[in-house]
Amino acid sequence: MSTELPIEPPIDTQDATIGIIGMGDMGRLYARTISGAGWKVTACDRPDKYEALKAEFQGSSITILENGHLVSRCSDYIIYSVEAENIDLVVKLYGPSTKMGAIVGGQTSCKAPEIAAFEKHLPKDVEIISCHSLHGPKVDSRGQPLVIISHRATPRGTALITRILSCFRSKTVHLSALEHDRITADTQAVTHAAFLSMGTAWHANAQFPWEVERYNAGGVENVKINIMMRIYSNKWHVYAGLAILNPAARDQIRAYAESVTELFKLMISHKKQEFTDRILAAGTAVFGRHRDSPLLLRDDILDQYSLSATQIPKNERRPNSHLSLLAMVDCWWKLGIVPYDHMICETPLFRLWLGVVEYVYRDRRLLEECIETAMEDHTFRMDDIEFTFAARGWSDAVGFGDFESYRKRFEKVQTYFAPRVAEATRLGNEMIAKIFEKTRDAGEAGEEATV
Ligand SMILES: NC(=O)C1=CN([C@@H]2O[C@H](COP(=O)(O)OP(=O)(O)OC[C@H]3O[C@@H](n4cnc5c(N)ncnc54)[C@H](OP(=O)(O)O)[C@@H]3O)[C@@H](O)[C@H]2O)C=CC1
Ligand SMILES: O=C(O)C(=O)Cc1ccc(O)cc1
Repeated sequence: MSTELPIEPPIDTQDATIGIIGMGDMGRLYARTISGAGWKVTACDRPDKYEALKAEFQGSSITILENGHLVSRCSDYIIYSVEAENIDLVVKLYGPSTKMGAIVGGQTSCKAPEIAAFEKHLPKDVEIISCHSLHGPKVDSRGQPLVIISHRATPRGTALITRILSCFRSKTVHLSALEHDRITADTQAVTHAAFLSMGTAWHANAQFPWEVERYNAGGVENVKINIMMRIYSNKWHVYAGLAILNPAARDQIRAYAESVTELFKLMISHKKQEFTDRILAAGTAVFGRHRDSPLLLRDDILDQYSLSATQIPKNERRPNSHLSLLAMVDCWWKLGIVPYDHMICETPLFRLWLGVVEYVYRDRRLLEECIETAMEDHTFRMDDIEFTFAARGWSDAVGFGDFESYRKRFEKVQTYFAPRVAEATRLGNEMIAKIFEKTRDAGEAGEEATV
């Protein structure tokens, strides 16, 4: 903690004003929820959006101001909710206008650059307490993790921010910026890399997977398709920022691409014993300790959320090699990661992803079916080769740190899937709401959650 902070910050906690800089999807969620809980809220976006925003929020209790200087001057807690790529520029611009003794935080998904910007540009009397809601703007925040990072803070400041953010009714997790970035590299960046690669591979093969008979296979396939669509319906900068700016993410995404490539090489060289030994060793390392705990997902619920026009009965479904999923466990094993330890920073997508991976690995018959298909059945080979190219391509895009080429890769696939996005989003929301309603019920009843 800095010695330059006042012992008692000059904030009347009953009367604090909360300022939001960046009124995009997350900024709006924060402004509406915090103001709905009775706090005074001021907000701005870029100056050229002032008139439109003012008209939109007229009659609400949120005061729209012209720019971040005006928000910073009058607010006791200022939250920067801008693109991660822009954080340094925006804090440099408005940080010096921060009200004396105020507290500043950010909502960006990777904390190293955000904290560096705060340390560099904020006056020394200002506290730094950041946050990160681990869900998208359209997900019910109740019960989802909300990380609070008291980086340069008094206990009183932390207590105030914890109180303000309690209106989200999320699960509060206190972490350092470093801990946050290491954990979310796994729960977010690598999870996204897997689904970005699926979308890229399906696009490369000119497929809408829900129209392809071999993907019309219920539970696990539904989750893969729905999450892929959900990611490609979002803004590219969210995924680019949290992957490119987080050094731990870059390393983990590279490890994932290596696992995909190595497993694929074993498949095409028919090294069945080596492949099987590797899959089983990885499975034991990752799931060994959790062998007897209840499964996170049950596919009878997931079967309902399909984009396909027809449903194939379970006993007629075609097995899949699930290379994306085998490589995930291989990568966790190689990196010494036990994903259950990262549930404190779970996102809805990570929980679903871990749920389907676990579902396959804890069913010996299903796992053997994957191994058998990977080795003997060539039906999925063209998908698996494209998936391998895609995983390496995404790893390169992140490793090179080039936002522009990331955007182009992302938008090419996004455009391809755009015609079905609205329907996929509706289905994905229903699926997530159903699953988390059950999770929340179980949590409130003090049980282990299973859906
Ligand atoms: N979307 C999600 O699921 C989640 C996102 N986050 C993080 O939250 C942050 C915001 O994300 P999200 O709301 O989705 O993104 P948006 O693109 O919807 O919002 C960012 C907003 O900040 C504005 N902005 C940029 N520069 C300035 C400036 N100088 N002054 C005022 N406003 C500015 C942007 O304007 P313009 O578009 O013109 O640049 C935009 O309206 C990101 O860092 C993201 O990583 C965290 C959790 C979940
Ligand atoms: O659940 C996910 O991984 C999402 O895609 C939504 C999301 C995106 C960025 C965040 O910082 C937090 C949540």
